[in-house]
Amino acid sequence: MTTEHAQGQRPADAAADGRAVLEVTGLDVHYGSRRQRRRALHDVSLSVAPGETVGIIGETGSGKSTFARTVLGLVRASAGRIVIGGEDVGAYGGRQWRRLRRRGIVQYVFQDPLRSLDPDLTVEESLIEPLLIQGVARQEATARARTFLARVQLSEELLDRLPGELSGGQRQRVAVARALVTEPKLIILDEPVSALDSANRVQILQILKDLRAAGVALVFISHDLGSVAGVADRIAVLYQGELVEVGAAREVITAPRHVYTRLLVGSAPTLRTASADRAERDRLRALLHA
Ligand SMILES: Nc1ncnc2c1ncn2[C@@H]1O[C@H](COP(=O)(O)OP(=O)(O)OP(=O)(O)O)[C@@H](O)[C@H]1O
Repeated sequence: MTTEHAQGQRPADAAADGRAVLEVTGLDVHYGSRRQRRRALHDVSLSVAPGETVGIIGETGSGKSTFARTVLGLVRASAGRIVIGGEDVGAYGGRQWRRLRRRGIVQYVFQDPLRSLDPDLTVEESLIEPLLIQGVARQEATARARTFLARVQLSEELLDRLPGELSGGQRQRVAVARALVTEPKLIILDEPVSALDSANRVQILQILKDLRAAGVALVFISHDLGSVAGVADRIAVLYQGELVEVGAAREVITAPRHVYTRLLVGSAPTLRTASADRAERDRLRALLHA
């Protein structure tokens, strides 16, 4: 692999002065044991400031979901440090993770909303559940559920429906509303628009932009640079489990430094940059695999 220097692998300024919502340092993750042991992430360092949207892009198998699942405590890291809202969660066990989740500081949205939503709970039940767990009174929780449903532009008529009775786009918006009700500091979104048609994709991306404006920090994971480009303040590029480039979104798109990023930019049809022609992409691929 060509090792052009990865920019921004050091925590950003917000992390340095202790304000980061998420600070990941030197993260290594392996799957399997002994001879089957395979590295999925290596020496990944990334920080997210309050209200910042960081896009993580990379092709299939690059480790994007592993990053999300490790930050959410669903996969254990073999090395590194993860600090969420000032708490070092690296050594947290199940009970501590449950307590952290209950406090609603970090929430998540997955590609398939059926994984984020309980199929047996109505939209209303799904939205008020995290609030009831936090001890919010039912009446207050119900009012907040309605407020957040409106924020994702859904009608109150849907409150009594089960996830299976909604369209894919409506379901994903409910998943986003559920992630929002506890007013978290950080939301991890793993391919939130990949399963949606273009109209729904545009709507969800607009909702994410509005969230950013409201001060929620977002980690927006996608294989599609075009989706991330319009929303992210910074973009981090994962290649074979390593962050090869991190920088301001505009810079990563207009002046990509790593050869893999150049290939991604050159292959993204929706970006308003001159896309590389086939010969150029072949040249970049050859360079990448040299
Ligand atoms: N539970 C698991 N057990 C063993 N290996 C796994 C497991 N989950 C992921 N991997 C491997 O780890 C690597 C990273 O996978 P990961 O799902 O994080 O990539 P990704 O970038 O999210 O890919 P995609 O875009 O296809 O979801 C891949 O080689 C994958 O095969």
